[in-house]
Formats: sequence, C-alpha cells, structure tokens
Amino acid sequence: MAENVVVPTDIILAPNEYGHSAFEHVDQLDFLNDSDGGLPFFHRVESSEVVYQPRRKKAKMVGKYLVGDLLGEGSYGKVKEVIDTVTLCRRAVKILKKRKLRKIPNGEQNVLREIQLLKRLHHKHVVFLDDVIFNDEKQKMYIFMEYCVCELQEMLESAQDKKFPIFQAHYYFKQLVEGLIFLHSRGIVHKDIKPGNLLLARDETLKITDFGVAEEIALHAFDDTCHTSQGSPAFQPPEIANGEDSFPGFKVDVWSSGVTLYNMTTGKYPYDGDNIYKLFNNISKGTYTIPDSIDSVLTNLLHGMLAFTPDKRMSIEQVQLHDWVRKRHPRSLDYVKFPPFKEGLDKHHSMSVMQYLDDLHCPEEEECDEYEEDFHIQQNNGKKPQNDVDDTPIPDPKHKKRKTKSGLLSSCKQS
Ligand SMILES: Nc1ncnc2c1ncn2[C@@H]1O[C@H](COP(=O)(O)OP(=O)(O)OP(=O)(O)O)[C@@H](O)[C@H]1O
Repeated sequence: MAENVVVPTDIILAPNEYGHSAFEHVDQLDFLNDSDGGLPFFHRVESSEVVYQPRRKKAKMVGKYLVGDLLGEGSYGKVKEVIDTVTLCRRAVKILKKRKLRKIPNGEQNVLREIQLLKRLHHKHVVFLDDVIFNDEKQKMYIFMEYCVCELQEMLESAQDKKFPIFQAHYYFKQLVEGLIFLHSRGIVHKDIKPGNLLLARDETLKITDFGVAEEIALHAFDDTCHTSQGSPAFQPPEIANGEDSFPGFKVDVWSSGVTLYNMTTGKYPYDGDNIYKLFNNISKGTYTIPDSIDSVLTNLLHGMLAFTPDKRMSIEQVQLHDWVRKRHPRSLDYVKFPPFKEGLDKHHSMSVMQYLDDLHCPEEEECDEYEEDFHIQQNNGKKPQNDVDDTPIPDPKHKKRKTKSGLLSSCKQS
C-alpha cells in the first residue's frame, strides 16, 4: 500500500483566479492504482509548491490593430480595446457578426448607415471613426473608433441619487449642444440622444455616438420632416408617442436632449410608465413636473426644450443662447468621477493591450529556442549548424528578441 498522502484542498477544489484549475499548470497529479487495483491516490504536494501562472494572453491582430480586452457589449456586438500599431493611438473596435445583424430588425442597414455617416462627420463632440475592416471569410465587421472611458449613463448610475451636480451636468450639456449644432448644420438628425449614447473621452470631452437610427435630411429637402423613429422610448417626444406620420426631425433631438438634461440634473425622467404603452400614453398627455430643487433658470430651459408641440419647442440654437447654458456654474465638491473599470478592479482604466504586446514581443522560452535555431540557420546560409563545431556566437537575448519581432508579428493570429 502506498504512503498516505495529503492533498492540499486548494489544489483539488479551487479553480484559480484565472478560471482554470491548478492542474493545468502543475503536473503533480499522478493517479496510481494500488496493488489491489483499488482507488487511485495522489502524490504529496505542498501548497507552497503550487505555482499559479496566469494563462498567457494570445495576441490577435486585425489589420494594423492589436486587440486588447473586452470593453463592453451592446445588442449589436462586442466592443474591445485596441491599439493602432502604426500611430500607437488607443482605439475601441466594435465587432459585428453578420449572422447576428441579420437577426436584428434593420440591423445591417443601421450599421451601414452609421458607418456612412460617421465617415463624413469630423467634430470634437462626435465619436471619431478611424477605420472599418470587413472579413468576408469570418463574416465579421470591425468598426474602429476613438477610445472613450465610459458612457454618461454609467457615470450617472455610479452617482449618488443617479444625478450630477449642476456644474457637471452643465459641462456635459454644453458639449452636447455644440455637437448637435454641428450635426444639424450637416442635416443629420440623431434621433436617439440619451446618456447611454454619449461617451466621455479621458479628458471628459463628450462624444455623441450610436448613429444607427440617425437620418440624413436630403440636401435639397424643403425642411427637416422625418417619417420614422426607432429611438429609445423614454426619450421620445409627444409627436412620436402619438404615432404621427411626419414630424420635424431637429426638434426630436431637442426634446431628447431636454430629457437627458432633466435626467442628469434630477436623477429622474419627466415621463415614465411600467411599459411602453403607459409611457407613451403619459408622454402624449403632456403633463410633467420639475422638482423644486431645480432653479428657475434651468426650469425655464427645461420647459422650453420639453414644449409639447414642436413649433413651440426651442431650436438647438436657442438652447445654446439660453441664460442657463451661457452662465458659469460654480464647481462643487460632489463631483462624480469616472466609475472604475471591471467591477472596481481598475479605477485608472489602464490600457489592456500591454499583456498582448508582451505576447507579441516577448516570446515564451520554447519560442525563443525556435527563433534561436532559425537564427543559426540564417547565419549558416540555410544549413542547420552542428553544435560542437558551430562557433557562431549565441545572440544576445535583446538582439534575439528584436530579430524575432517581425516573425512574431506575422505569426500572430490574423483576422
Ligand atoms: N468608443 C468606445 N470606447 C470605449 N468603450 C466603448 C466605445 N463604444 C462603446 N463602448 C463600450 O462598449 C459597450 C457597448 O457599446 P455599444 O455601442 O455596442 O452598445 P450600447 O450602445 O451600449 O448598447 P446598444 O447598442 O444595445 O444600444 C458600451 O456600453 C461601452 O461601455
């Protein structure tokens, strides 16, 4: 009978922090049958001998972009962090599967419309589209955009009472108005303005995103009349809630910006309802209240933006000239900061591509050996050297890494 063994419980039970069992890394588990062919037993292993190693993240390139970690997921697909290996700019990529798009009503059409629009829109407050790559073989589409830290919605959710202090709401709202003035000047109706479609760059510049349901008014159109809307229900104006066939487009964006401002300053919505029918019913009645905590100047602006009929509603230019927008608002200490990334693990929103760069440029030991051998073959005019007669100096590791860089770049998984 073999010696009695103690198996550390952390080996047996606990998958490690990287989600796999220690046995994937440590080869000590040895099943042996005793002489009677009875139960298998284990070799003794001390907990201190167990080495947890994070699984090495495999680098993946899409064109010139090195792909990093997941940033988030929307109904259309995943968004990952990337780095442009030429400009070294930090970017985000939306990865869309054609199969999934076909299942979403107007999915493909919305995405293509968004790409067409964004390609032509260059403004400080509109998310910048860097590149689009199609992979026909994988039936995937990659949309590369400027990297942003978070959505305004995420910030609101992390804030006490789900609202911003007035000076902070003012700071973001002013930028939203500037972005909308630009869009409207280009004949674009966004149609889905809401905190979830407003991103913040690291320097807190606001970026309007998600042009999937936006509409471009025809160049020679008589006015901004629109006929369709697919925006988020809580942000829709009465003319849409009432199901009108046509409505002035730009005033839809004014209304939804008014709801956004209401939400940022009160933590609530002017209209709500348990379901879309009740919500639209409430919107179409046109009765809402503004909490007493809101001062009279802001109340005046909100009433102007949430006017029931589009012709009574302010235009975005009037909004920009309103006293509340032009006024300087004193900073207060209850400033809402960017919420930490990955459930509190990373409050600095650090770049996730570093580990993948590591995979690209610092090969694992066995890879090093392969490249070392390649190096010798190159030095010997294509012949494999005999170790005992070879007097080629072993390349210094730094040199070796530099030499292998291009090889690694091309060997890494391409999409
Ligand atoms: N440019 C970006 N930079 C950084 N993160 C981004 C960027 N764009 C999107 N994200 C992140 O990816 C997540 C998914 O974004 P996406 O636009 O696909 O969906 P969504 O707008 O949140 O939802 P839906 O498309 O369902 O309305 C967002 O919640 C956000 O956290």
